Amino acid sequence: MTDIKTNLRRHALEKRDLVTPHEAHEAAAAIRAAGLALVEALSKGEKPVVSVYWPIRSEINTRLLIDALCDRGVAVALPVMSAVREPLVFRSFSPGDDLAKGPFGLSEPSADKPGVDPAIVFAPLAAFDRKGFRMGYGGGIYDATFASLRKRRSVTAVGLAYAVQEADAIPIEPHDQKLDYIITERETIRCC
Ligand SMILES: Nc1nc2c(c(=O)[nH]1)N(C=O)[C@@H](CNc1ccc(C(=O)N[C@@H](CCC(=O)O)C(=O)O)cc1)CN2
Ligand SMILES: Nc1ncnc2c1ncn2[C@@H]1O[C@H](COP(=O)(O)OP(=O)(O)OP(=O)(O)O)[C@@H](O)[C@H]1O
Repeated sequence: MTDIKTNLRRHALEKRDLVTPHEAHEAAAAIRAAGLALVEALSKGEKPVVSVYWPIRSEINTRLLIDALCDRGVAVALPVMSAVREPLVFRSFSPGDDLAKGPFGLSEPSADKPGVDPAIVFAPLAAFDRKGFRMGYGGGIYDATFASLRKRRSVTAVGLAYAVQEADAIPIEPHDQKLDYIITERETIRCC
C-alpha cells in the first residue's frame, strides 16, 4: 500500500512540476473564478470563514483566490502546521499581513493572529481521484484536520489541483478523509 501511494504521489508531483508558467498563470485565474463561485454557492447569504493554503513549490497558485475572497469581505484564514498527523490550526489573514516562515518553506500567520474554525477548507492535493480521495505530501495532516473539524462542526472540504494530478483510484486507508469538491483549472467536481 505504502509503495503504491508513494509511486502515485511521485508520479503526480512530477506532472505538476511540468506545468509551464503560462499554464500556471491561467490556472490561477481559473481557480479564482471557480473557487469564488463555489464559496458564494455554499454561503447562502452568510459569510463563512474560508481557509486557503498559501502556495509552496509548484502547487496551484491560490493567491488570486485569496485576494478575491478578501475583496468580497470573506473572512480568510491560513493553516498553521503543528506536527505530522496532528490537525492544523487556522489563523486569520488579511492582505498585506506579514507571514512567518514555517517548516518546509511554508508561510504562516504569526501566533498573535486570532485562531478560527473554518467552514470551508481549500486543501492542496498531490494526487486525487474523482470520488474525492486525496493524497498530500504524506504527513496525514489534512486527514487529521478534517477528522478533527468534522467532530466539531460541518465543514466543506475542497481540493485544489491541476487536472494532470488526477489518478484512476487513490488507495484508501482507514484514516483517509474524503473531499466534498475538487476544483481543477478545467472543472469543479462534486464528489459523491
Ligand atoms: N502550501 C501548503 N500549505 C500547507 C500544506 C501544504 O501541503 N501546502 N500542508 C499540508 O499538509 C500543511 C503543512 N504540511 C506539510 C507537511 C509536509 C510537507 C513536506 O514538504 N514534506 C516532505 C516530506 C517529509 C517527510 O517525508 O518526512 C516533502 O514532501 O518533501 C509540507 C507541508 C499546511 N500548510
Ligand atoms: N491517522 C493516521 N493513522 C494511522 N496512520 C496514518 C494516519 N495518518 C497517516 N498515516 C500513515 O502515514 C502515511 C501517510 O499518510 P497519507 O498518505 O494519508 O498522507 P497524505 O494524505 O499524503 O497527507 P496529508 O493529509 O497531510 O495531505 C501513510 O502510510 C499512512 O498509513
